[in-house]
Amino acid sequence: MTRPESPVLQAVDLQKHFKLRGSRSRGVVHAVDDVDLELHRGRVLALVGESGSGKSTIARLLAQLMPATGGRILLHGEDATARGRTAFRRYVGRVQMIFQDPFGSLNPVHTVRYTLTRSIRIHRGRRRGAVLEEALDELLDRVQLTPSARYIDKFPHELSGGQRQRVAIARALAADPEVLLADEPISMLDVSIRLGILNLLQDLRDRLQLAILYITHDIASARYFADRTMVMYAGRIVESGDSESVTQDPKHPYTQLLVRSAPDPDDLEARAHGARGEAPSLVNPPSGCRFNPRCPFATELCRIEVPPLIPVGEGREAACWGYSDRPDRPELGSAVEAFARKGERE
Ligand SMILES: Nc1ncnc2c1ncn2[C@@H]1O[C@H](COP(=O)(O)OP(=O)(O)OP(=O)(O)O)[C@@H](O)[C@H]1O
Repeated sequence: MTRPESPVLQAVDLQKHFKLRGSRSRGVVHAVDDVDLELHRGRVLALVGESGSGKSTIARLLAQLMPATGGRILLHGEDATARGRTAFRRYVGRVQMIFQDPFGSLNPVHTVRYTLTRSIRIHRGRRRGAVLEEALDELLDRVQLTPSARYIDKFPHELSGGQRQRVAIARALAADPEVLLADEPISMLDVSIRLGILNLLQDLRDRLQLAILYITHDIASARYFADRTMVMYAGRIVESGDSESVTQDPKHPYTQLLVRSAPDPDDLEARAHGARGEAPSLVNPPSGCRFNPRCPFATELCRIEVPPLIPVGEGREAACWGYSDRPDRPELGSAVEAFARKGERE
């Protein structure tokens, strides 16, 4: 067996608690708790979950746009916490982020040439003349905006949403990064052009061997695009595994609800909110498994103790007591499996 390559970027026990503003109490929002994840060269990891589950917070922590409350971020196995501007700039050269709204993330008063030149100069040093033109040409070519002359002097408002997102990706590539953190990169785009952007990211994964974190509401797109998928619920990872297995044979009751409530490929919001009931408060999250108030199988143990991630197949884990072999476990696993099979038949 070949040894799996060591991760490029890794989060260990990551935690983010936001202090509640204006409250005199010591209330905090438990946005992210105990998250471990690994990003590998030439691989896409999808992070899936409904709105407010903490996905963007993880991306922002990994981009070091804000400090974590706990845990560590490792780049090639070494602590990557950037202390000071120089270290942060070096880190950003390795780890780049793409945002949901390409219109908001591109400055409307600057042309594509200005935006890309700035990024090239920040990350690669001063370039001018023919060398700069060649670099600009190459970046636009990588994101399939060709011929480059057609796009280089345009302002963001003169481009379509998809073209703007391609420029945002080109700006990230100007740093020659190893990691791309893509926070819902297609959710604001017209349905007809979403696939084109995912195909482009796939091409960059393969050609440049980028490690990509793909954040999405849309579990179906995770199956199409990501090698592995992690499902997040209320600040915790509840399931992970290869994308095909997680989406076709979900183990955690939350993933099962997410998959079953995704009938309409165009309606991402309906999918995101499809699971029955309300997402819990993250100020006072439910004790035990955070999904227990919505879970049809919850037992006393689920209400008391947080389930660990339990192996549920090759390279797969689910944080559900139903799969534990504790002597006091509720006989949940088989019920959960039966529920998944019932879902398939419906
Ligand atoms: N700066 C902040 N201050 C206080 N609470 C915050 C802050 N940023 C995020 N939160 C809270 O943390 C939780 C997780 O938010 P986050 O944006 O990471 O979720 P998400 O899964 O990315 O949702 P969406 O898909 O809607 O972006 C939410 O309850 C949110 O209200």
